Amino acid sequence: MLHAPPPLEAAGSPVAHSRCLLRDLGGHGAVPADPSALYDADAATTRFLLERILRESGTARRLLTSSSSPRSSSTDAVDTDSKEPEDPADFAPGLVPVSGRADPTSVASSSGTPPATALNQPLESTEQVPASRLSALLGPNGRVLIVANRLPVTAKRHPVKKWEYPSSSGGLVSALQGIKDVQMMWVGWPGVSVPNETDQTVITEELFKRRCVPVFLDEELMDQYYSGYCNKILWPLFHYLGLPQEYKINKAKGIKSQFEAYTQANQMFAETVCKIYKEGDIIWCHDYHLMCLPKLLKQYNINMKVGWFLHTPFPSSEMYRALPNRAELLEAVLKADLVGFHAYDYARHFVSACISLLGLEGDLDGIQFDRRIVKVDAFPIGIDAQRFTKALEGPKVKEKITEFKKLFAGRKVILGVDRLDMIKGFLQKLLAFEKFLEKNEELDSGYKVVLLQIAVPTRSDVPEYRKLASQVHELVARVNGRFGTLKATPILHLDQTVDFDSLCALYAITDVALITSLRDGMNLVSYEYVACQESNKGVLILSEFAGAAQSLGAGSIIVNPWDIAEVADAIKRALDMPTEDREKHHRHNYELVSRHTAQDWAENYVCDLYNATSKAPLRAIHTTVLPIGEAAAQYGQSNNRLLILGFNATLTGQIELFEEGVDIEPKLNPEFKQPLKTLCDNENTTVVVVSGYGKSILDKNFADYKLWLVAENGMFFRRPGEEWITTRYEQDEISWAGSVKKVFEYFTKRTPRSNFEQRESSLVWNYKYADVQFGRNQATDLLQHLGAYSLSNQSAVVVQGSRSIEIRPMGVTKGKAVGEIIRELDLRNIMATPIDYVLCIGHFLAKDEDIYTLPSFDVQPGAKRKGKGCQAEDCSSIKFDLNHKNYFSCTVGREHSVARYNLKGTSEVVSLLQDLAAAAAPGNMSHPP
Ligand SMILES: O=P(O)(O)OC[C@H]1O[C@H](O[C@H]2O[C@H](CO)[C@@H](O)[C@H](O)[C@H]2O)[C@H](O)[C@@H](O)[C@@H]1O
Ligand SMILES: O=c1ccn([C@@H]2O[C@H](COP(=O)(O)OP(=O)(O)O)[C@@H](O)[C@H]2O)c(=O)[nH]1
Repeated sequence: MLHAPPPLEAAGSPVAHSRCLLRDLGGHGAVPADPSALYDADAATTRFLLERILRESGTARRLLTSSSSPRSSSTDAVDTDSKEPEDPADFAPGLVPVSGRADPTSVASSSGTPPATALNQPLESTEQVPASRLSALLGPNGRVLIVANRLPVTAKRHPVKKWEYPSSSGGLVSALQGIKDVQMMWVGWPGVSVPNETDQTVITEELFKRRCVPVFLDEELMDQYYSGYCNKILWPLFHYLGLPQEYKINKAKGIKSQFEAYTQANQMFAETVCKIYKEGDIIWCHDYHLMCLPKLLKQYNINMKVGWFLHTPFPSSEMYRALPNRAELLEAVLKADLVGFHAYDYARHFVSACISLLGLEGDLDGIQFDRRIVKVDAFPIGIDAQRFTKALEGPKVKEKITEFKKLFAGRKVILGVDRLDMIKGFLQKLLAFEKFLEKNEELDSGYKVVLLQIAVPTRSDVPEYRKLASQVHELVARVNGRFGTLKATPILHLDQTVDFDSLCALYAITDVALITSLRDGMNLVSYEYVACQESNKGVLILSEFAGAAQSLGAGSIIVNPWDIAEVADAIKRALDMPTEDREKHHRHNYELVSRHTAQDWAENYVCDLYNATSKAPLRAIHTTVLPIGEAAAQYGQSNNRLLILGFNATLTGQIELFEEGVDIEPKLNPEFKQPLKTLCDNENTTVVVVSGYGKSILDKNFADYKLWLVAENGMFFRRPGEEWITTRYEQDEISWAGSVKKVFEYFTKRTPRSNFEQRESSLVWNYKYADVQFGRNQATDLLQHLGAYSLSNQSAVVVQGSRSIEIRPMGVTKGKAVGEIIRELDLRNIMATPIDYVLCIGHFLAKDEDIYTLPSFDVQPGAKRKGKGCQAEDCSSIKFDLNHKNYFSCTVGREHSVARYNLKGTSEVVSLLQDLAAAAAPGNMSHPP
């Protein structure tokens, strides 16, 4: 049996590494008699981390009571590895604190856990890993706790040693092992059920040396949680294969009981994390197995920095909504500080599921949930390409290359490397290859072309996987029987893992890699193949449904795996591709694969997570009711005021009912007329009305007022009594408008009481009068339609309101428009005396909430400061004299906002404006204009 990732117990293992540390420190003599002295000296919580894990899991009593020789501590102790040291001082090597860098002589860290480099760097390497952004951010003691269902090593029964610890398979493990220069600790399932407590103890101890902490789940729980809910429900659903028919499931193991097992398993993961958690740790939860984990961890400690990353696709919300526990899982994930995906499509689907199924507000900037803005983003994974390129230079791989070249001499080799999973499109691949052979019989294909398929065994406890295996075997036999010759068979199919050296050699010598995933979160095999093809320049055939197609598409032959004839033709094209084209394709892919590494991926993710949490207080939404009296009193006392007022749902009258054909144009609520007039006529007050509506609607409503107007969310503005001008210097390309309009028309027709509005620079589909649930469902569909049309156009953005979808030019926001107006005020000398009062109030969408923070309102009293977002030379004289007493940011009718204050609705705004007007009335003014 073979496996791919580097052997963890080889020279570079923590065990060997630590031995070297001891040697470099002067051998065993330099090690304190009490190995615990080597533990973390600073943090009591981790000082006896292993002991604590064992003690609290109730499995290690015997081990812990025998301090002198852990290995002999139990009579039925498991023989884990005959190479292991007998000396108790050597028992601790995995716990020896070493720095997060690759310097094997360094012992600086006090975290009590070995660094990732011990795992990832071969011991012989003396190369210094430069300090990464990550290590700089986390500091010497900062740790990342990786929580994933699968650990990077699997505990496996062994006939002699009883237990061995081979590397685990799969992209998640490969990718995370590519991360360097950060102290990582893994929490996960050890790959096997271990009912015996003594075995659990030994395994815990052994895994701990490899910086892994096991979560022991018994067989029944694994069956229901992993084989059941994870792999029979979530996995197929997330890969667009739908949910299984309930009648096929044994009632006791139905979706309900599987979900209970799922939550129970998540709870056990959470408990284990909490045992090893220490303040400052970053907790990175991985994948669909652990969707409840962010919530459980935050319940334990709200200050934990928790991220969640999904390695699979997140399906369209239409698919996802079939899941009985859909809302519960989304809400649990949203407790994380950062939610990450491999691709924007997946992130977008997630956001629209939150909007349509939970009724939340949000877009790709974040989702408003639980009085916070949860960040959602795409972080496409990469690989550690150097690990492959270096391996190719080593003697072992070179030897294998020679061996394989001999074996396949005279034949073109097409390579497939996949877990034997239905998402990988095995049957489609075999059918396409069969079709290729049919069409190209002149090749005497059985001899000249071979499909070498490594089918890595996976999830064989799930019946669907066993069924797939037999279907695959049947098809392989058919093709081989049909096209085989006495000299050779066209398909070489191995139900095995391959060791890392063999895998590299195969990647290097084969002519074509054939990846036919029906859906795949990313697909790292395609990256690894490219990394190994520097000299061969083999061709990559890649399914358009693999996340990797978005990055490697330009250098690959992209296929729809369901189109068997297309894939067959692609095989022929790949085999016949001229050298020049192969080189061009390869160059593109190689640059991407070597530049965009797993390290980058992890750094980007963890840095964003760190930032999301450190900025959390700023992002958190804590509005309080606007103190109208105070706002009015301050107004009365100030000399140069700026009032920024939203229009819709702030100054408008309430439109209660929508009837088809009835004019629903918004109108200024008559109660505002008087106070607004007074405020606008006050020469020490500048009033700006900001709206998403078009210019003509604003003109109609505000013709009688001396105020500034902003239309179409900042695309245009108008000085009092002057002409409209655009805030954009160049005419924006709105070529997307036509296709968006068609989609909007289509949905307007099919959604009773919805309407759409085409403005000069934007389009809005509004469903606030439609049936709530139906409207949301339609909105989800509409977003998908838009994805197929205009969203790929980089110059447009989708802005989702609670009951609307708007497409506007990129970079247009209300905040930016107000920035422009402030620049104008300055140019017109309206700010000769500093602005000493600002009220910014409106029912603004999250996208436009930049209006509350523009420009630098954090200036101290009396400070003179340039406005943000202005050209320095233009704005040199802009002055504000603002502080928290004279700056009022206020949302209207929204629960969540970054504004400081809130008012419930229009009638409160009427009172406010009346009070302001009265406060500035001649008799009431402390500073006459
Ligand atoms: O742990 P298993 O159940 O044996 O499955 C192995 C892994 O399969 C999935 O991998 C995904 O992650 C890759 C890296 O991000 C990605 O390239 C690939 O497209 C995905 O399928 C699964 O998501 C992991 O949790 C499993 O460990
Ligand atoms: O015998 C093997 C063959 C491959 N791989 C690795 O498994 C990973 C597969 O990741 P991918 O993203 O392609 O798909 P996943 O299996 O995670 O769905 C790659 O890193 C391969 O190097 C493995 O561990 N053992």
